[in-house]
Amino acid sequence: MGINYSAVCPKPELTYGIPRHTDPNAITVLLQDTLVTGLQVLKDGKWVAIKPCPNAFVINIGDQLDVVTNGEYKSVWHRVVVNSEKPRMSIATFLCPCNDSMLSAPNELIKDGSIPVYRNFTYAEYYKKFWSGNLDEKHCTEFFKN
Ligand SMILES: O=C(O)CCC(=O)C(=O)O
Ligand SMILES: [Fe+2]
Repeated sequence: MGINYSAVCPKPELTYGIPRHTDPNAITVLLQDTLVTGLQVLKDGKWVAIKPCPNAFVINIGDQLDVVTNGEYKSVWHRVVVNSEKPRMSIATFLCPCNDSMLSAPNELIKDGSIPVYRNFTYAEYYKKFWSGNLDEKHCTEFFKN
């Protein structure tokens, strides 16, 4: 679980609460601050603000759901922007595979005659790669494609 806090920032255009990323885990359950919009997702090349919805969770598809669905469910780029008037808090719960789980798509999702989109790997290997470098331009799943 992670608790994210973005302080008030007088120059919000200069920084982010959380820079763009995809979640390395399988599924993220997010409890948003109901008073401040901050989460944005990249859709068709544009950043779209996700308005907080009271009494609801935001469910985010992470990289491992992308992998085990053979790329049918895409993990989404998202980021958190800061606000010049109000601080913002969110609580994220991450559903993660065990470190030594082997990630692969089931045969039923591999089209006849084609190879899986991703090679097999352990979550430990993926997680190490995720934190190993500057992944804000390239999607981490790209490194695991067949
Ligand atoms: O604060 C949010 O709405 C998103 C947090 C987030 O992306 C994360 O914790 O991975
Ligand atoms: Fe995230």
